[in-house]
Amino acid sequence: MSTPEPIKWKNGSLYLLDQRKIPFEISYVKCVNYIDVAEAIEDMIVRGAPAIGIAAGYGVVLAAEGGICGVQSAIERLSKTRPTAVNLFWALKKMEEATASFLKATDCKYSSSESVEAKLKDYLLETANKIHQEEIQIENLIAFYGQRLLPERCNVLTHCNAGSLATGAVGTALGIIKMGKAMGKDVRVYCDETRPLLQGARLSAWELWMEGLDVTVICDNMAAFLMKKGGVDLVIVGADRIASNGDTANKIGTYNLALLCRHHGIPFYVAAPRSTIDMDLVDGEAIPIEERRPEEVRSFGGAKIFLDDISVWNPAFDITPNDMVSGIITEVGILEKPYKRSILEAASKSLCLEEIKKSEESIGKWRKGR
Ligand SMILES: CSC[C@@H](O)[C@@H](O)C(=O)COP(=O)(O)O
Repeated sequence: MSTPEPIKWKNGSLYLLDQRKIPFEISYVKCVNYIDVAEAIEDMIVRGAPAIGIAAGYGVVLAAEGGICGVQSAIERLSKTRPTAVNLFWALKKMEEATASFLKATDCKYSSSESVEAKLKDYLLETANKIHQEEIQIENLIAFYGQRLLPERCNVLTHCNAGSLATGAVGTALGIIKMGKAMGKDVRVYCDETRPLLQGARLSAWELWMEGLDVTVICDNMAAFLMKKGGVDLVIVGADRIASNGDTANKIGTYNLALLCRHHGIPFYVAAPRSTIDMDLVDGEAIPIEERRPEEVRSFGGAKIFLDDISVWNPAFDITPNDMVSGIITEVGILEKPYKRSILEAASKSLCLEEIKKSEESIGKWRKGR
């Protein structure tokens, strides 16, 4: 069985897999305008750094019917949905640049004729499709390079969901694990349940189970004991934003795992595309951390667990300092310390055609084996 696609563009509308309902219901929400897309991002119908960026790109396409003003309003609204994942802003910048180059090429800045709007929509759709398609290639490469760090026989712990559901492709952290299995490695995966929204238990465990991996769910507070008992060889997580020095924002609880890894001498890896790296930030201190509604902590799987009168703190992400990260797996290879230098070098590298071919062959194997 394979994981359903989280993002589909069909007949001029965007369909988003409703990730709030997984694993008990597989249904899609139809978005016909950018406001629908913005609300879907805020409500976590679509989530995960790359997927948010891809969905936002299509959101801008939906706004093209309103001409340049429509596009501008969409970019403004979509950029206010979730603050931490930089892929959102990266994708919106691509859409803004595409709009500018369309205007330059057609020289029709102030025109609002229907035919211009239709052409703009086609042009923006091409850009959004390209963002989506490139993500597939990039993640195949991340999965491929990640094999160097994945032993033939290992127990991996992961947090939140950095899989197909979060990216629209094979996944970053989970892509490495899936490709490892396809290559015949004996991989066992532990998924932290990932409170408060349980992306690990609901999404990662389901995704890996659907794809035939040996997966076990643990509560977030069990990781230390599991490590103590020798049950974890390495940790691999995704990222929502990486500062130019390698400090990494990811789902709340990731920093706990990094601390536990340091104590137990376990490698802690981050897997992410370069679009997750924010070259404008010197360090993680400047990464904006989203704070979400208290109700998410007050309930568990929809059932209330404590009184409304008791206050709640609900940061959605935390920051792991760069010195705790054993390596950053990207589409241009594994970045090592000092990250300031390796990140800067990675920024100007091109994708290696030979490796693209090899990674696609391995992913093909994985697909056949499912
Ligand atoms: C490849 S996805 C990487 C991250 O986006 C993922 O680990 C994560 O933290 C997602 O958080 P979410 O709040 O579910 O959007």
